[in-house]
Amino acid sequence: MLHVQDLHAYYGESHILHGLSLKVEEGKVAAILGRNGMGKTTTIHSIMGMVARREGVVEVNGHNLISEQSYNISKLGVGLVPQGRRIFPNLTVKENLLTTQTNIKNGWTLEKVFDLFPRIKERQHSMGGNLSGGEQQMLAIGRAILTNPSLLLLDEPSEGLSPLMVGEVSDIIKRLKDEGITMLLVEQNLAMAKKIADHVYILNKGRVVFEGAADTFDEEVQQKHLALSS
Ligand SMILES: Nc1ncnc2c1ncn2[C@@H]1O[C@H](COP(=O)(O)OP(=O)(O)OP(=O)(O)O)[C@@H](O)[C@H]1O
Repeated sequence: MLHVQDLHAYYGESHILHGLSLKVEEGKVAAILGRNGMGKTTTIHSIMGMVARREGVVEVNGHNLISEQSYNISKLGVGLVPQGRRIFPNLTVKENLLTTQTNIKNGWTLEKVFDLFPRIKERQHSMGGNLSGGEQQMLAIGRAILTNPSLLLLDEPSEGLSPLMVGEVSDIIKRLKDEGITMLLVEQNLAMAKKIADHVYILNKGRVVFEGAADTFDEEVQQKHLALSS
């Protein structure tokens, strides 16, 4: 479904991703883990066409998107829940959602998003900026799924949330999986990633240094690749 092969990405002269390869099977969830600054967000942004200089293969549903603009990538079925949510603070919740709603037959609708997030329905007339962090995360996810993605990229959805809200967001991601949405998730919350993901990738300085089924991601792997001193 998603097939990334030998991906390189650059910011100006800085070479950030060094031949990264990963894949996510249809209907599965893969997680990208790694310490700060290792290239997780750059990977997501490269898939989404948001990094100006990128090389390699980014194939989604058989289309190579490496040279596509991000609005086309979105049209081809890739949705993004960005780091920091990026809610419009001065639009209402409903207006935030309407910025991305598309009219696809049998696709996601406002009503369906409200069914998934009753809390967002209750707050539909509130300003986006007045929502709690957890509500903003739900809104960001709702806004992304209204583009009817077959692949959803989520960049640290648990960031800054209480343990209770992390649990709620995890449940939502599981429900989206049940709806058949394939997902690539960047996470710092290892417990959450392990619970949700089928497959795990660990990045170090723009390279994949570990990949395996989520149940092979154990204490030893964690110590080896994610401990601060490594
Ligand atoms: N717009 C940019 N211009 C120049 N360098 C950048 C830019 N964005 C990120 N970088 C650099 O690229 C490297 C990878 O950053 P990236 O944000 O992809 O890491 P990350 O693993 O997502 O980190 P974090 O967990 O802190 O979000 C870092 O060295 C960072 O400083």
